[in-house]
Amino acid sequence: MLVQICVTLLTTALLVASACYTDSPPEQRWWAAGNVAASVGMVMCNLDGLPPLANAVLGYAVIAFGLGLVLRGLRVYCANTLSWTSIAIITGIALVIAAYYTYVAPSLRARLCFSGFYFALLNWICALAIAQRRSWRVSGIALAGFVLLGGGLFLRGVHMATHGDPADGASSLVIALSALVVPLGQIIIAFGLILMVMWRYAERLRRLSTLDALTGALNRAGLEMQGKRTGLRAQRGGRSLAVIMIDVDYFKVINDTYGHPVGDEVLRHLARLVRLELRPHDLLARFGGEEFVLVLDGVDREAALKVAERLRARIEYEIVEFDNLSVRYTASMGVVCSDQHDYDLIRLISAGDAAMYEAKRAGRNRVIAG
Ligand SMILES: Nc1nc2c(ncn2[C@@H]2O[C@H](COP(=O)(O)OP(=O)(O)OP(=O)(O)O)[C@@H](O)[C@H]2O)c(=O)[nH]1
Repeated sequence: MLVQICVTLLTTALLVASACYTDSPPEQRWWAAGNVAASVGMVMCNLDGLPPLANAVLGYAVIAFGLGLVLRGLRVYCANTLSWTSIAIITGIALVIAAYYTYVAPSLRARLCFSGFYFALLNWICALAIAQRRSWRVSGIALAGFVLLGGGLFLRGVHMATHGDPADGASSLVIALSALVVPLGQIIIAFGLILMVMWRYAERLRRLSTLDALTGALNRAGLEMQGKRTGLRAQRGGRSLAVIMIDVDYFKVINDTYGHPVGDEVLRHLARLVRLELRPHDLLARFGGEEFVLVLDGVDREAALKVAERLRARIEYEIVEFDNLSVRYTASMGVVCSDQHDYDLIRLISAGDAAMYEAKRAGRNRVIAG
């Protein structure tokens, strides 16, 4: 039991320290708070000299409350929540049953048996909450930890149910196994939860560094990274690769006439429209101020020209509504394909740019093939 208390305090310290970062996500704080509560509860249950109310009743309720908070954190992580009523019910069940076996029908065996099964169940519910997300690579470790910890506690419950006297537990193989599995499960859970948060941070960083904040399209760094991959994939598969450069016409006039927020909305609108035309593996990047790049895998020159013409017509037809203003805009486009050039994305983009500027010179609101 001493080992388990030490491991609980250690994993709690780890989770609390990781949640101290000012911008830590709420789920991380729920996990830390839940572990603090569970640690306090565990110490209360095992501290000699405390009155039975704290030792045998409140201790269990505080552990259950802690597990409720951990479950809430997991639900928040999965873009869900767990109401305070549910947490109160989780806590209340532990409180009532522990009080029953302490005051109404006093039985240490029954109390330990209940706590083993009940806390096992709560840990398996936590595992289930993670499993619903189905991202095993990210949350598989924490899930395994909850299953393991639940298993260890369940074994403890089984032992108490089948062996009358808790005192002869030390000799039991079941108890020895659970003494190993429970702290191991706690350690795995702590590392698993921290790993889940790390993945989130990494994903957030990746998005920040590769996506344009205004339009959600790829930025230059994102285009460089993903464009290279798309080009290589097309080349290896023997498919043609098309690039469409899109530039809003007279964008400066839109900004000067309606203001920058309207200009921003035009850019967002254009990105939304283009995205509607994209297949999952196509790329859209914001190349400069009002210039976008579309990279299409497996699309030849004729098909790319058709896509560009369809887009141009749609842009010309659409109206951007913003702050009681209705704004129309057009775009010029340059289309190039690996059939005429090669698969080098930088060369394709500069050839597409040249074709796009030709479209500008030819009067704008048109598509020209390079
Ligand atoms: N609202 C807004 N404006 C931007 C943004 N980035 C660049 N711009 C503006 O876009 C304008 C681009 O102007 P120009 O390069 O002259 O292009 P244009 O007016 O579209 O002219 P043509 O391309 O020749 O039709 C500049 O006034 C920039 O300040 C942005 O993120 N938001």
